[in-house]
Amino acid sequence: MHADLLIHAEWILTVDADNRQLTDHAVAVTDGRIQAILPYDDARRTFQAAQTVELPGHVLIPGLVNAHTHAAMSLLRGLADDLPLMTWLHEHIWPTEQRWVDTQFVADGTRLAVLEMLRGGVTCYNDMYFHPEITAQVTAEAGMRAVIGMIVVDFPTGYAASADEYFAKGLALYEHYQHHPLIQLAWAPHAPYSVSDAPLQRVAELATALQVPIHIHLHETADEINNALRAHDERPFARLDRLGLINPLLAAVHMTQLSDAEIARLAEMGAIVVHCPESNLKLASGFCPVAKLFDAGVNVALGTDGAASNNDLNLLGEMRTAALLAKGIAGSASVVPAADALRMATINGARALGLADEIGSIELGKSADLVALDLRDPHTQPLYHPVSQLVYAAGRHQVRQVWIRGQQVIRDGVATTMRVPEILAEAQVWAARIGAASVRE
Ligand SMILES: CSC[C@H]1O[C@@H](n2cnc3c(O)ncnc32)[C@H](O)[C@@H]1O
Ligand SMILES: [Zn+2]
Repeated sequence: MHADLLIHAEWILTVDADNRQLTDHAVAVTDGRIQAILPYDDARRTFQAAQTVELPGHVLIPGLVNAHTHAAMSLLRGLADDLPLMTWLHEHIWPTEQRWVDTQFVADGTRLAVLEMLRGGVTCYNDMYFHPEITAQVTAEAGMRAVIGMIVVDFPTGYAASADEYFAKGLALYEHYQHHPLIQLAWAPHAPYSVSDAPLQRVAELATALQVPIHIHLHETADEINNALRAHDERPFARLDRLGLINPLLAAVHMTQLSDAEIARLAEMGAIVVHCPESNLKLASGFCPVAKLFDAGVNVALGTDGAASNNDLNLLGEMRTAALLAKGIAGSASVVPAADALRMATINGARALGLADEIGSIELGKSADLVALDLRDPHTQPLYHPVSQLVYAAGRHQVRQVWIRGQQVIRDGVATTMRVPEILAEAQVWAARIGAASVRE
């Protein structure tokens, strides 16, 4: 039989329903899809492959899914550190965005972020940012997969002047990418405190009509809840429930403040939580009760948030932080074991984005979004359990090969679809501009 590509890895972590771990197996890929997963000896007998990649000492995993980010904010990495959320947003990030964010900023920032994510084994990301048409274009050009947010906020920005314009631009983008193999769309109202009832209700209706996810910051800090209680005597979660947003399409980001009743309601309605542990730690936002959510049967995915609050887009690191933090919060070393952290960063993210039939695990018929890490480095030796090394010890430099839809986007650690020197030079130009202006002010 013919295969376009045969990948022979020492270990394969399938992240299928049984978390199967395979040794000395191969994955056959044709037309960008996984055609077979079989012992290598059988694969050699069965397939005539146009290309065979031998990966001794490597583990092959599904591409990582970054379920919450603001890609273009990579250009603001390190601009304002060590501040709580509202000071960080109101006094630093929003004024900077108001002054500098245009289509060129989004193009250059997104390229930098896409490059960083690909090199770290992230093959799909869920974005929320201004000028999403540029984010989509840059991502597709790099051969990366993304779910692009159709953003909605109450205030006018350089992207749109009114609620109607946010919706009109979002819908036009949805139409444009409706049949694209790499780009999907989601509604992305920023947060309950920045979007009023009428547009939130419209988001709920349009999400159901189009069957696209809803991506929103929710219950990020205790202040968010207290301010809402003071102003409207209603918790933001209850408000979203009243407006029809708590449903299986919802990917609620952060969720550090949750009552037992809210956890039960999330589970009942099949809504999804996106946990961003490093951003929550850095902004001292609070702690998402991940173990309780899992116990209740809620799907929890993993995101980095933007590089201005993390400060990297490293999902390998995020898996480790999520596993460690959950143990600390629950007071139990057995919660969120390594295999569950890997599920959060792959199949749970795919579910959050409505893409679980397409990506998130290495299974027959799924898209060949695959990542190979070389575990022969000293700090991942000796090796008892590949998943343990992957989650608790591996670093991004060990990501050596990355395929998306069967296209190799990282070969031997080097990006094949992006111009690295130009991307780095553009980032430096932006830093010089933004930095010089902030020194003058
Ligand atoms: C409407 S575009 C996205 C908007 O979100 C801002 N943002 C980035 N990180 C966070 C966060 O952790 N909580 C709330 N808002 C955040 C970003 O700066 C953009 O303005
Ligand atoms: Zn965010």
